[in-house]
Amino acid sequence: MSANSSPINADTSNPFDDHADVEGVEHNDHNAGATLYVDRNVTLTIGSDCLVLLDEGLRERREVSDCCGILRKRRKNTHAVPYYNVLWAKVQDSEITISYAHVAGNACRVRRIHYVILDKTIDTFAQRWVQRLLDRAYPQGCTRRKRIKVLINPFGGQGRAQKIWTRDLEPVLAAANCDVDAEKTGYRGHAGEIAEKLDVEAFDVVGCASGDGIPHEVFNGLARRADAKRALREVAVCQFPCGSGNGMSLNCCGTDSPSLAALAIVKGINTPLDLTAITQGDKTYYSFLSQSVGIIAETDLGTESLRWMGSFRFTWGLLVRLLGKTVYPAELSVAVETSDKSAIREAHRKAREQSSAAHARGYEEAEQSLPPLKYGTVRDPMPEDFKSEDQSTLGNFWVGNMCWMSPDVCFFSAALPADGKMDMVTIDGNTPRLESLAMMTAVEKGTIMDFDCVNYRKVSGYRINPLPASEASKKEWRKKIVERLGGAGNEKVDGYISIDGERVPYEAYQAEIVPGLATVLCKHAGVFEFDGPK
Ligand SMILES: Nc1ncnc2c1ncn2[C@@H]1O[C@H](COP(=O)(O)OP(=O)(O)OP(=O)(O)O)[C@@H](O)[C@H]1O
Repeated sequence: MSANSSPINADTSNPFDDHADVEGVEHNDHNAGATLYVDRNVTLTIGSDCLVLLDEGLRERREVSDCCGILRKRRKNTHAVPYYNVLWAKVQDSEITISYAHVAGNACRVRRIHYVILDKTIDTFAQRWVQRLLDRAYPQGCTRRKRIKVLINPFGGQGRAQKIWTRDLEPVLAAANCDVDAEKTGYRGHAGEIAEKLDVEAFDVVGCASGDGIPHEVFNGLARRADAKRALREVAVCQFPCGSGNGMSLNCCGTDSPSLAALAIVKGINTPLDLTAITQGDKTYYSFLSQSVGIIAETDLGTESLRWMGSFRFTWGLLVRLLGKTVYPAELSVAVETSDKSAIREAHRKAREQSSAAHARGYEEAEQSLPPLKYGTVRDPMPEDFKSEDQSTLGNFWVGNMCWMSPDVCFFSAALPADGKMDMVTIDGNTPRLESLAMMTAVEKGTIMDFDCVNYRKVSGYRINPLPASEASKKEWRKKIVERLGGAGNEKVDGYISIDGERVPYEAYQAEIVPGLATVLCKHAGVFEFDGPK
């Protein structure tokens, strides 16, 4: 599909799929009522997979623009618009206007087709034709004219979120006739408060013009409500990518281009999403993206002094720690569902095959509050299902609910929106350096699972108790070098834990999956925008 700007592959079962096949006109000319005769020289046809405009004037207008007539050649008098790109259509006072997204490279811009219908007697037919076009542009499961509460983080994307909203996002939503109520977040935690008080009857979607921090707050704000279960089910959360990672948009929309993401959101299909409930001390958080302890968290949150490197600071920070064979020992207990990589690959393949099946779900009025946690909290005795493991040389501990963590990191290749499981990756800190380097390149392609040293499992819950860094490292000199080169600031810290990119205290926590608790808008119902493990 042309709208897909990333290396992510599209599903051929997509009802919008564009083959930009003008041949379809021939076929559909026989299809009664598919063609609207605007005037003697202009027709609009609902083709097999795209809207086709045939206008003799197009040829003339295009020929005039040729280079002084020297390079004159026969120009097309047709123009095909994939249904996925059709944003809106209306007939008013015998004038027809169709708005669509014109995709060029890694962005799209709104364009309009506008004609006066000469024959005034076909008004009723024209109205029906427009409805028919809209049915193709918004197939079953895709809500038209979404009512969207937009939250703009003015500091998101290094302060560019407001500009991105005005230039790239708002025009697409306006052209699609969405009902938008935009608000800037005023302080840390504000997005969560807005979600907590949101009138869930008034909105279909909360759209976050931000990085992944605002969606995290919104899920948690919705989860704090008395009617949390209902709110999380009825209101879809999405991201208009304005940050640096933009994991949510990459996974659900298949792009981190703001305008293409806006198009994907306009056309997005409500899809249930598993959330991970995390208890730490007396707090409960809900995680939608990932949890990391040790190397990834430290590289993300503990490399402040390398900010001048831009996004390269993550690569550099990781490299230094991998070469230093840094270990992050922890006490880990896990409820493993599957540890067989072949079975994980096969289950993922099957889930993708069935992805086009309806993902709508019923909502029972009585279900208002969140379900009790199956495994209790971190303060309870260890659940029976949790089996403890020796992780004294743990190098990488990363658990994810989505495939992409950032544009060049596809870590959890077998993640599915609602399989009721988390994807847990553990890698020993003593992995040979060359293998670690090879893994760094594999991360981009989503093939890290193929390494024998990568323990990739589907789990339903775990408890992790990170051990203090001083106890962890016997080789103090090596640790000091890694800290200096790796960008550690002057602040004395025990270690880092990251939940969806947000720092939480470096102490034990317990996590369990809550199946299908939240709702997101996906380009393809039931799957993320990654083909899955080979
Ligand atoms: N007005 C504000 N002032 C200060 N902090 C804010 C404000 N609005 C939101 N925040 C906080 O900014 C944090 C980061 O937000 P977000 O992830 O959206 O942006 P980002 O840092 O640009 O993204 P990325 O991490 O992908 O670069 C969130 O934790 C949020 O609470």
